[in-house]
Amino acid sequence: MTSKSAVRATGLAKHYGAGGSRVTALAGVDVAFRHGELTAIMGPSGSGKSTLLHCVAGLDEPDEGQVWIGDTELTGLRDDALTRLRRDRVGFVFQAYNLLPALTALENITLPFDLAGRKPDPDVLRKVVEAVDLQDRLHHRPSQLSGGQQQRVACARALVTRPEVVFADEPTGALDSATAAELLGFLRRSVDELGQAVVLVTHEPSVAAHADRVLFLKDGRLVDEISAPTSGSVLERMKSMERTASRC
Ligand SMILES: Nc1ncnc2c1ncn2[C@@H]1O[C@H](COP(=O)(O)OP(=O)(O)OP(=O)(O)O)[C@@H](O)[C@H]1O
Repeated sequence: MTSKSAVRATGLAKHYGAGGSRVTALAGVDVAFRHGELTAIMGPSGSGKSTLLHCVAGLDEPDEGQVWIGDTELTGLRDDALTRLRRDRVGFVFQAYNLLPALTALENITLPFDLAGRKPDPDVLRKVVEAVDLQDRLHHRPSQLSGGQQQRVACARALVTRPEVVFADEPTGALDSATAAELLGFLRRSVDELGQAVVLVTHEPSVAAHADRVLFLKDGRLVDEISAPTSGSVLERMKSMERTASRC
């Protein structure tokens, strides 16, 4: 593992609405995600997990604070530069696989290159396709694939550009536990073997247990962190957060 940050953010704050209906989604978050590290973000519903992910990924703009992807500061980038940065240097995997139904698996995987008017490196493409075990499904359309296979296509698409970081929002939410474990094993290998930075949001202790560290958000703040988590240690920490909340 190296200590270079793939992504760094300081003082992130984000509010929604105004007046009496104003909601603070992030209340001053400092965070860094490193290459060769899988980070899980957990916290109660409404604690700001998705907002944090969207702000550090350049999908949403914080009201305050700064974000860097590698050496590039996101805040203040013009729209076209931000679009290019998201396409070339960030990978996304969402719970809904977000594949284009009219394209084959292979066309979905290589979409970021087509959008950029470039060709994928055939070696990288082959390795990614093999790693997600999709060799014999490449010419199928999403409707002809199982949920797990569709999510593997989404992962391959996120990784094929060799992005600085892959962000995954509840990537296993729609998968059964065996398929989820396979997908997590794949993300884990991309971290260990390719030095990929992966950041995933999850509610599941068993998913967070695949991470190198787990960050806990509450009321828009980072309140706790565990290294080398297990399902048991994550569950215990979640329970103790609930106990603290019920005493307040
Ligand atoms: N577009 C929006 N407009 C208004 N309020 C929003 C919007 N997006 C999020 N919020 C509010 O901001 C807070 C944080 O939401 P966020 O989705 O980041 O939480 P979360 O931890 O990801 O929740 P969950 O686990 O339920 O997905 C919540 O109170 C939510 O209602």
